Amino acid sequence: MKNTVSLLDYGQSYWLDNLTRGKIINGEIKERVTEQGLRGITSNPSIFSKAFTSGDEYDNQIEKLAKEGKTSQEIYEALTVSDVQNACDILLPVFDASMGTDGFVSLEVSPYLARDTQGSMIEARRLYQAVNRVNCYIKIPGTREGVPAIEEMLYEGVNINITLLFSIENYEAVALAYLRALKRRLKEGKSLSNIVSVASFFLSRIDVLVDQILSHYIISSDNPDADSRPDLLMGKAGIASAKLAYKRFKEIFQGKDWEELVEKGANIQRVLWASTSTKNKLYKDVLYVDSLIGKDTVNTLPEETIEDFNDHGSLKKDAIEENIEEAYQVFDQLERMHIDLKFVTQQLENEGIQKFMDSYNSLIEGLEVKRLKALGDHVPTQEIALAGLDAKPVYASLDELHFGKRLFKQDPNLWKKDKEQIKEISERLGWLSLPEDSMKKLDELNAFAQQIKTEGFKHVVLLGMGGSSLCSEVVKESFGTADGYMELIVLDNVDPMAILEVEKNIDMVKTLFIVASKSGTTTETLSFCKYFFEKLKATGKVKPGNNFIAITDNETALVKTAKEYKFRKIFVNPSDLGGRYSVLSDFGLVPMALTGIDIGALLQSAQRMQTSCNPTIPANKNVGISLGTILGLSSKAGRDKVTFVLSNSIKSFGLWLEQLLAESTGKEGKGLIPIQGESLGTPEVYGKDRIFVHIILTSDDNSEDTKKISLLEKAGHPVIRISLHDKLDLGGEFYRWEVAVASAGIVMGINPFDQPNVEESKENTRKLLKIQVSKGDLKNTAPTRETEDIRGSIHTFLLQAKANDYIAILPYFLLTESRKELLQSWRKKIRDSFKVATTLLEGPRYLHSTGQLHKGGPDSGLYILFTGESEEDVLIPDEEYSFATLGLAEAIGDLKSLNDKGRRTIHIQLGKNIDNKLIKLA
Ligand SMILES: O=C(CO)[C@@H](O)[C@H](O)[C@H](O)[C@H](O)COP(=O)(O)O
Ligand SMILES: O=C[C@H](O)COP(=O)(O)O
Repeated sequence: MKNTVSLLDYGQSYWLDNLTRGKIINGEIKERVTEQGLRGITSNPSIFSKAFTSGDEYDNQIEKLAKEGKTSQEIYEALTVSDVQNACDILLPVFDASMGTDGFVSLEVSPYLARDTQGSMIEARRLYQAVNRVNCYIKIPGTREGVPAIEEMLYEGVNINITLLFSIENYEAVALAYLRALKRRLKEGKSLSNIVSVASFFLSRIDVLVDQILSHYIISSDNPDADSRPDLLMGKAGIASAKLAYKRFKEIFQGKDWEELVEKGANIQRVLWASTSTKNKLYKDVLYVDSLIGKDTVNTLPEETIEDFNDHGSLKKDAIEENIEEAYQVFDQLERMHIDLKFVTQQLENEGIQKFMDSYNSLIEGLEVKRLKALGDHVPTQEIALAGLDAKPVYASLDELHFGKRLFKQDPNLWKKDKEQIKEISERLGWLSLPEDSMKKLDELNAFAQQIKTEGFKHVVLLGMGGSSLCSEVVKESFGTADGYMELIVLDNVDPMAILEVEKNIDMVKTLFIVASKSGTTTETLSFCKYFFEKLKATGKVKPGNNFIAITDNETALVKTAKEYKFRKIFVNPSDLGGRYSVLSDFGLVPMALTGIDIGALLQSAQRMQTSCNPTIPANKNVGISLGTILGLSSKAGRDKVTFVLSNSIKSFGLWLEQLLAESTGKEGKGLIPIQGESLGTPEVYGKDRIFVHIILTSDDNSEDTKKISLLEKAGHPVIRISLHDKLDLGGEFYRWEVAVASAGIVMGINPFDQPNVEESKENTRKLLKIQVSKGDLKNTAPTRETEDIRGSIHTFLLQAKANDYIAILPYFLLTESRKELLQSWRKKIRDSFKVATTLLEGPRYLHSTGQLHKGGPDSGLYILFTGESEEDVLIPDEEYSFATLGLAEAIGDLKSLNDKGRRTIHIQLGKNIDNKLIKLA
């Protein structure tokens, strides 16, 4: 008869310390049960980590779950639950025959809950229900925080295997918790007979650590005391601990109190020996089997140890109770040598948790790779060429901080310590749950779009700035208008030409105006609103408010105006998110729905990305967190010019990215400087301050840029490559980049959710407008070059540029196609001759985008502000200034803010003939 079968005669059950699907499928488990006396199975994250990576038995289920949109963590749970269920079914006959004593399969709660009492309870209940088998044990670590959860679960009737016990004190604590649970049940008249538990004491690891400490003594001791010879103590601490724990077990589970409980049906909580494979090959391979045989115990063994024990193990009744004196001596001697077992076992507990966390991380990493592979074209890919940036330590720190988990739990304490800032951040994290929150509004938004369509509207004009308009800009440029839907026009420029251009292109009566402002106070937006409202009224339109809707936060001034003007609808947006993080809320979705975009598909893409950024995925494999880590790290290494190269049909996405990066990170003298729209050059034209981000839509022809990017990578620049297979995957990109920027924020040590320097320019503008109204001499309030030699003046200005600087071209006039072309070609010349990064963004749009970075970011910018005189001006109803004056006040206001900060600026007034001057310049 096999030794493992005979063990039962001595009161010990042998369990298998391994579980894989292969072993279930190929009949090995069944055979062990029927022929080798197997009476139970234990599993843990390390066991599953190995199981998932060896063989392909899990692949079909992984593919199916991935396609159902499950996260890697959900897939992990589904795989383990189904393995445990199947193993439970195989072991059920053992359970029945042993009257519920044996035949158990154990499944562990997440190692991340080892220090979380509430979390352990929630997960234990959930897993127990999910497995839904009488013979399943849920494993909870016997840590200080685990003990109350263990007691509560046992009281509730969940079978608990208490894991990670290393010390006699901790063993005693969990045994007493078991008794308390039984007594509570008894007091409440609940049954005791179905309550079962085992306490898992880990052995070989004790010897590994104690031996390591002892080995230092051997080297340093020159006067070995015969009584405490370190060499003689090696390999003894584990067994000694087991023997003394067993002695305590016998003391606890005896006597009147215990007998009374037994009478009422209580089962004994058996001690389970775990970590029983011998790690030191100089010791007996069955060290933790032979000497631990005893009544009411379990020994969970890996396959090799089982083979060894069946081959040459020895069977001795009550071996565990022998040599107790020696066990005490081992403890005494260790104490005399100042080896503090309390400290050692605490360290083992900590290491044990960490080991399971590491295994858990690596199994989630492995599953994530398989999940993405299964999804194929449905998920954009991301590759990062690091060019020497060492991200590993940062990933480790982020994981240690539980950054992902805390981010998704919307923990505002992650970025800053200051109370005020924490409070502000706590009101800015709502974007994390937008993919699912907004999905709930899908029907309402689509129904609204249908209604507008049916009423015969032809255009939608979005009036807004920055975060309230850039998403619409992306939508308009990338998607156009679906058949039968309204054409979208975005107005975010106060140049009278821009306003008149919009007016010229629409039939006012058949146009829906969206007034979009989170704060409800933005001057430009409210001025546009007043202007078009009055214009529509002037057409004689009855109920002009019927052509207006507002998107804003709760109870803003805009809500008041919208009610007063009798707008047809007010979309009240969640107020726990900042403007630049609002694209997946009404701000982005309402205009999208009105142009006929499948917002359901777009949100699904965002949900898929949310899954890929899921907090259980370790930082290095988490696409959002890793992207942000690299960007943050890159900026710290001096490569702060994040140079975007975008596929033609999604180019406008760069405008949105520009605001997100610049306004979120450009503060405290730091910042990611987004460079978008700059044509791609050869390696010679770039300094060492760049990181390139190539985002492509695979259906576009990207061959030229792809070649150039490869050359840049070879030249030593870090490169991030993202491939989208469908334009609707922009939904996911919005989300990926928001997570990335939140992550970059922590790496850079800044708060990515405020914009402390934006208000300065606004305040200056307000003051200037007052001056204009009272004195009418706005033009004379700023240092302005009115020169015929524009090129010369600017050249002299640019001679200040040094390596790592950037040149910002900031025109305060409508950028017509021809003006854009001229400025782009000039921009390229500057980049190539000065070898510095360049940006081009018109005012006042940039004030709501890169403006924060210019003032709050590093002092590496040279700012060229161009103003011009519009041929026509347009008055703002109820105001004493026009749109042209507003624009000029904004330009000069910002110039003043920049100058006050000592930034390098030049203001060129181009006068009336803007186009000719630009031709000369270019
Ligand atoms: O379930 C249990 C204990 O309840 C076991 O699977 C336990 O986790 C394992 O025995 C240990 O993790 C194995 O430890 P080691 O041999 O790697 O030191
Ligand atoms: O990015 C945000 C802009 O400054 C506009 O703000 P708002 O939505 O409050 O009008």
